[in-house]
Amino acid sequence: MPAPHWPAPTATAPVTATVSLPGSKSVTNRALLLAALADGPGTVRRALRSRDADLMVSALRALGTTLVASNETAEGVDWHVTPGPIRGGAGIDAGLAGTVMRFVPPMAALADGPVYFDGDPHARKRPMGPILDALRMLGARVDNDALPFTISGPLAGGEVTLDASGSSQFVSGLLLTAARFEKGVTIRHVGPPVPSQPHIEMTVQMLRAAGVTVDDRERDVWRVEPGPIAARDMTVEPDLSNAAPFLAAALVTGGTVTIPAWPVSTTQPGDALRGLLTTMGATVTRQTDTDLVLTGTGEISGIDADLRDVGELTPTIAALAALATTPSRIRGVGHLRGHETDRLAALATEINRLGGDAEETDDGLIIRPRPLHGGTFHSYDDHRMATAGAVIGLAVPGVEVENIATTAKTLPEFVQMWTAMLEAR
Ligand SMILES: O=C(O)C1=C[C@@H](OP(=O)(O)O)[C@@H](O)[C@H](O)C1
Ligand SMILES: C=C(OP(=O)(O)O)C(=O)O
Repeated sequence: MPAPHWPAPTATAPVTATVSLPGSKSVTNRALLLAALADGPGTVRRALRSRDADLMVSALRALGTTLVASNETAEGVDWHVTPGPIRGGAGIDAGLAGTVMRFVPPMAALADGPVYFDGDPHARKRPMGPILDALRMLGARVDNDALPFTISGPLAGGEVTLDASGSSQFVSGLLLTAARFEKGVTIRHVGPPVPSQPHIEMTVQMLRAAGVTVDDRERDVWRVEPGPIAARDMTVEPDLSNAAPFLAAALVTGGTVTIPAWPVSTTQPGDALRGLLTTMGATVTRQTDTDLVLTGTGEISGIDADLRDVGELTPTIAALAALATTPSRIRGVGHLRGHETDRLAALATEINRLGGDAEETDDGLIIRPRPLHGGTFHSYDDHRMATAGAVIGLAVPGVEVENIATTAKTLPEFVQMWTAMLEAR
């Protein structure tokens, strides 16, 4: 039986809360994979514990890596990672995790036998063609163009051209393992712009921190030299994309939300929230070196923004736009149709179901002010749709979010954290 819908709480007063966020999904899953490929045992501290992170842990174990947890708290876990020879014969469940379905196959192509990948029903629809073709060009055998597929080596590496306009993860996935390819890799992107550039910078920075030589001087070309990936002891930053709904709550209710340990410098796209939410009417300050404090007035301005680089912030920005007093236009995010669901269709449908005025464009959304009413907000197994429903529910009585449990993809404690935020004074 499906779980009952979650009655999204309506805020009865401005929120005043400090919200500590667990580790970044993107940093956690890169760090775990790099630790599994490293030249000795390493530690990933304050790693996220969530469905996507657990799927990465299981995938790496299936390929022969030893991962032992310690210090588990609400804010994360320390993983002690001991690499092993990469073992074939495994079956890997990617769930709905882009970071598992795009980052693990290049490592699997180095295994001593074939590796089978599958995932959730919708995962079979997420774009995989460009990275699987690239792996074929580099020497691997792959028997399908999407999940499910079996991949086997040997994979020597070399030069490859691909169209990564559908997902930056095609580039990141190849880059993360490339130092272990005999010839390294040169990747050349040809096509419309690659989205989510900060996520590629995150990959490059983390590789360099592990001693890998990466040349990214030429636009849309990346070269990774073959060589060891150094074992490290590193700490994962808080997930700034998951800060989005909580910061949005300050804007919607005219309250103040503080996020501790906001990095002073970061490649996480969530850092763009500072500018985006300021445009929508917030005041953002840093109280100490690390605390980010966002205050709203309760009145939200519409926004005209190209979110290509920070696409995963779109559901929160769209939810705010649906509550704004002036129209919004979100551009540059056609690739969101290949995310956990077609996010442009899902956002337009769900905002309109509550009486709103949202229109899909080729590469984004137009959202005009119109009073909303209660109703069901469907999540389409998409964690960020579910939290977008929660944001709208703060201002609109009677919003019920279907499958709030899907927030476990990156933030299993979402409901408790949301409730605590609303109860804090
Ligand atoms: O590399 C990563 O960790 C991610 C890259 C982005 O993917 P796309 O480039 O497919 O949008 C982002 O949306 C996703 O949530 C995480
Ligand atoms: C697009 C997202 O996830 P994934 O890593 O599965 O692509 C997301 O978290 O917004």
